[in-house]
Amino acid sequence: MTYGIVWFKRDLRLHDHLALYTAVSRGPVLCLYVVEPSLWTQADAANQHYQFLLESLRELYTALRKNGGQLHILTGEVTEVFAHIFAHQPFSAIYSHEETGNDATYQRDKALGRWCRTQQIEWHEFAQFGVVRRLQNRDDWQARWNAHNDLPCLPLPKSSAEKFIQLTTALTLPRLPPSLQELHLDPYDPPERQHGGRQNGLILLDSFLRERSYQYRGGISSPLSAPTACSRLSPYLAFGCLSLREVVHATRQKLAELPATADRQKKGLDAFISRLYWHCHFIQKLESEPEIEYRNMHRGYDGLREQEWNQAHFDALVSARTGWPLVDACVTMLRQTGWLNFRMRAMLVSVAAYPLWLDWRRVGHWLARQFLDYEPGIHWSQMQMQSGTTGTNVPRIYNPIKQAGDHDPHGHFVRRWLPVMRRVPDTWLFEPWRMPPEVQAACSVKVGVDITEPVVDLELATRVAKTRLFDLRKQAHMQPENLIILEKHGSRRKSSSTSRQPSVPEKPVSTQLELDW
Ligand SMILES: Cc1cc2nc3c(=O)[nH]c(=O)nc-3n(C[C@H](O)[C@H](O)[C@H](O)COP(=O)(O)OP(=O)(O)OC[C@H]3O[C@@H](n4cnc5c(N)ncnc54)[C@H](O)[C@@H]3O)c2cc1C
Repeated sequence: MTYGIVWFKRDLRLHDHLALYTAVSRGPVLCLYVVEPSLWTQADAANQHYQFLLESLRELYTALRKNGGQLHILTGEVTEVFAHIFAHQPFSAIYSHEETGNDATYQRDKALGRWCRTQQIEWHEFAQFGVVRRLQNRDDWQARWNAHNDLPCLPLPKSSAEKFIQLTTALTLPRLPPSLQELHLDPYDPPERQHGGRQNGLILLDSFLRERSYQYRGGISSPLSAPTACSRLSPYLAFGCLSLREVVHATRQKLAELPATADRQKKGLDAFISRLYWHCHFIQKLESEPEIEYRNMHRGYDGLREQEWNQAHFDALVSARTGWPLVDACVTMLRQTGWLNFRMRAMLVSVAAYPLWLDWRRVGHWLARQFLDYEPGIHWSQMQMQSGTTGTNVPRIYNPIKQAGDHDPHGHFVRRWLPVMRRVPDTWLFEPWRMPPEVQAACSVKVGVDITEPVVDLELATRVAKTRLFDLRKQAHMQPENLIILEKHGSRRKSSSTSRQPSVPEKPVSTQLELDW
């Protein structure tokens, strides 16, 4: 008997799963997830990702059981696992979703492709986002994004139960997920992180569409309101517990149901759909140019920061001891929850890249481990954009003292995450290191002991960084590559986020994308 293997990757659901749907409609199917030890030793991997994965796999396992199937979880390097199965229980095809992952998954996919060709096994890959493989140019990209998301969501075919088959018992590979120790993972797991599984994702989607989207417009920039105003769907999209398309559909349906008077919520949902569009827009950059994970998008910036790594600055940042309360509070919250809103992420990277003058690669690996929703395509594109190495976007430099005044004027956020700040009087909230000795004595907070002094002089260090970046930026030899990058990666977005009309190709957009208010 010949059969196909559905290889689950970052698509941990049964609903709207084109690979599963196609495989089941063609014949017998074996469902497989492979825990790949080499991926868990990468610099971007963290235990919180592994725990979220296991939680999602458990739910997927149960869901498949209810539908008459079984999820087989094996451990090993993918090509070896497939070869091992093939030797004991030959199959004719693999079905999976396309993955725009890190370099390790890219190389692994290439190796598997070679193996499939030598064994004459067909490997069918399907798009799960509005990301286009082998994209020739960006001009009709928006129309393709719309086309992907306009398709109906696919249920599991009715006759699936008879199609699922089991793995032969002759196979000797371990069938339980490995322990943290076996994967050599640091055991730290943020105590307040979100938990995996489709049900948790659906609950969040429902509460967002029903109530929380009302706060989306105006609520997503402040770290105080953002945890409830934002959808919080990012890890469920990153691990594929929800399909992007089902989120787009549910949002469009909600928009259609809302009365004209619900203007604020409608605007919020429109803005939310824009973010779902940006989700794929950013992933497309890594899909089209995988090297941006490890080298500057604009090669003219090579050598700008690489040779000047300052370990003391990096240590201050990761240990929440930069001295700027909003920065340290964000790092503390991130460590506790695995999540931060867009503006605070952008601010952290900006502080790292400008006043602390740190190269984006090591900062990016650290943040990839901190973000539960780590999605390589969004992450590395954003890391480069916020560090000023794309060449095309006008660099945006966030001042953490101004950001604190704008988004946490009463200090509720910094006092929540930095308990020592509860004793600091309001007057000194933004620059506590300037407290005169008598104020320090009165509130029992000693600068240099209880509160760190800023790791650098913010104004001076930012000015120096700006000069270095802009001096390079304006040099004539930098311009030709800017145009090439713009042509390759620039958005041609024109119409409203909810429009289903194919877009008219436009000139690429060169300014920093406004993703926040
Ligand atoms: C340096 C940096 C690194 C980032 N790394 C990641 C990452 O690894 N994974 C990730 O999902 N997002 C990343 N983002 C984008 C953004 O911060 C998060 O998507 C967002 O905070 C997730 O919360 P949410 O789901 O509640 O967002 P919502 O505001 O509810 O947005 C809904 C969805 O839209 C997408 N989205 C939102 N904002 C953006 C954006 N600016 N660019 C692209 N897609 C977006 C996400 O899939 C998100 O889940 C990064 C941003 C920066 C500045």
